[in-house]
Amino acid sequence: MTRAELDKNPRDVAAMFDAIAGRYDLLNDVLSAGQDRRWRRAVVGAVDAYSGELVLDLAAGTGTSSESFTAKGARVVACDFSLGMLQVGAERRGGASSRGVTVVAGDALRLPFADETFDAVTISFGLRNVNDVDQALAELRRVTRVGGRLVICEFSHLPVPVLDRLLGRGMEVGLPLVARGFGNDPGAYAYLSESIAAWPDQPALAGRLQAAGWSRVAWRNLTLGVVALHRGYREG
Ligand SMILES: C[S@@+](CC[C@H](N)C(=O)[O-])C[C@H]1O[C@@H](n2cnc3c(N)ncnc32)[C@H](O)[C@@H]1O
Repeated sequence: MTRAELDKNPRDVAAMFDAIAGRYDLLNDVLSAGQDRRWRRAVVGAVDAYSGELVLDLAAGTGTSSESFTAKGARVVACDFSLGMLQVGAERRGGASSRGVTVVAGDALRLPFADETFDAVTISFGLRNVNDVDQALAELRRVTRVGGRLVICEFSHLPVPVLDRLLGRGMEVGLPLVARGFGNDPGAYAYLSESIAAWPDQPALAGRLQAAGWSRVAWRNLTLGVVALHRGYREG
């Protein structure tokens, strides 16, 4: 069984995603009952990338979202440290630099890009998996141009604590079972529910963005708070 623990050791996290890369997107659709597509559309709308812009999709995985950011002519760098995830995505798109998306292997804690490279930076379901969230937020800010924007899409918490705990319990039991049914590693999906339960709620994450130097921080809930989109700007 290949799974990460809540210490989020980078080797374990990368190995876990390498192991599930082939079925990652299929299982997302199944486990979220198709909601993931709605969440991804909301991210594309929030990033709102247009022609001439350069977007960083960090922890891009197979790059399922990355290509959508190119719809109005932006170019996208899809960066991740799981070579397995990047490879599955590159094969689907027909190459490591294809359809406006260029794949770059890199660690969120030490991004392989110069200061102020990107007009917009975004990370979907990735920030929860890094072992130093504040460092990742600082790195994202460093590579964003002044005036540029950040959009984070991440699992979050329902505003009613008792419902949030019920949902958490349901995921704890249900996710590994469904994953096993689809021939995938249940350990990776046990990690998913544990890491969501331990993840900060919406106001706490907003505070972390502000502490990392992001301005005009705001968030909005999707699917009642199962997922939240956080936004911030680099002003200085
Ligand atoms: C749940 S997947 C999300 C993939 C994609 N963004 C999506 O929305 O489907 C999380 C991704 O974060 C990547 N990741 C975790 N920690 C990372 C780090 N420190 N640097 C780069 N990528 C990281 C993993 O390799 C994995 O591909």
